[in-house]
Amino acid sequence: MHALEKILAKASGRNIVKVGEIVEAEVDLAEVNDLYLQVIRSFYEMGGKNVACPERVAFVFDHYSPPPSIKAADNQRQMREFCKKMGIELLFDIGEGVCHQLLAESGLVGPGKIIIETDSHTTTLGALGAFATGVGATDLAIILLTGRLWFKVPSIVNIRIDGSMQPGTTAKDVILYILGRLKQDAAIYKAIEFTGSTVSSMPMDERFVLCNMSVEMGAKTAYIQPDKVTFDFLKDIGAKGEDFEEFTTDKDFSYAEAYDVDVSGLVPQVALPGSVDDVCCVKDTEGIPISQVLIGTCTGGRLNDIRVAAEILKGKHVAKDVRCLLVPASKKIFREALTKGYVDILTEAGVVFVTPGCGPCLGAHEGVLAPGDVCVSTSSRNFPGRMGSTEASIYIASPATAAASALCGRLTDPRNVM
Ligand SMILES: CC(C)[C@H](C(=O)O)[C@@H](O)C(=O)O
Ligand code: SF4
Repeated sequence: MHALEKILAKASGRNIVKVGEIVEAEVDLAEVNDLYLQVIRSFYEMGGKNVACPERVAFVFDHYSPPPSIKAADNQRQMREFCKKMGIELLFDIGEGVCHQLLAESGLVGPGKIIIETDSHTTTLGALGAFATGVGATDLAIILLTGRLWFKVPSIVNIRIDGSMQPGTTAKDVILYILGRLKQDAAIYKAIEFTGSTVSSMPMDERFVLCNMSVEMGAKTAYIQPDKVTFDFLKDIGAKGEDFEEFTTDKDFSYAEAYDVDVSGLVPQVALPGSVDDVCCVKDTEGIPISQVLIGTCTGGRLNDIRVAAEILKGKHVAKDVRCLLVPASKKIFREALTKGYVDILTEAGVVFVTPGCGPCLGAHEGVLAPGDVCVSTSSRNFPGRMGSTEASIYIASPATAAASALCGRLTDPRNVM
């Protein structure tokens, strides 16, 4: 069996599970974001009186944070009331950050846990050795009622990544390259495990990026086997190690599919407007003028990303007629960036900081795009209308490419400014 199958087996009280089977398993942590008031409605529609395990439930206000409309504000008001009534103490109110980053920082997510959120990018948390996936309102309401959920055991794809990365090339370039090769329908309802020497040498901030964008290939979940990097991360955030159980994959386990990726020759990549799997080298798009840059989101708003941007923009200034927004993935990250001086460097360079959270990532507020805007974004999606006008173009790239492009006012390979 694979480690992920062992996690499902243990949580469903079985010795073995098979691909395609439906099992019912205990959920260790369920999260609801501020777009999902429907979870509460469904809970009551299904006869809910009390939440089964309130200590295993979190609410996060991140998509509309602070609320840009009366409706969004009222949704959050109703969610606060529900949490109070049900004894749910894990309420991350406005300004705390994006759900996936907050749960990663909470110390509640780690090896062997089953983590469910009302968000497709929950796959991010597979980087910590958990079985983590996103669901809709009805399934999340079932967890509130019972503490459990049904799962169809996914087949498992192995993407093995080897080779040392060239300067200016990051995990975002790796996952974009993979997406460009395998395409958006490569892993529908499958689990992706990332292995290989490149992954083992990646810091946790980079591993989150690989797992985060697995869902752009349709993945049900993503996974990286826990190792020293994982346990050092958990120790640094004060997680109690005894809460976790590391499962390992049997030596004779055979993957449904396996791909080998050699990144030693990889150069910075970019997804062209309209589809996140229409990928090419940044150097082939150089010179395209831009009007906005977004550095942030649950894909590219961590301390490592802000550090890279600060290194590129230090002592320089964002190009004329370009707006560069920085949305930290959490308040903790923002405060660390403050302490390290990155905020000072970047504000001096003309970067506009936005409340930790989702910001303009899904076109809600805090920097939505006008018709004709051309934006380089470190986020994960660029379909028409994603960040505002359907007549705006969004290039998906790494924080290094985004900062280099903000500096030059056009799509720029970061190696040219490093
Ligand atoms: C929550 C939901 C509206 C959506 C998701 O599930 O991913 C959002 O976070 C996104 O990035 O499009
Ligand atoms: S930052 Fe963007 S991709 Fe991540 S959860 Fe928020 S809206 Fe979704």
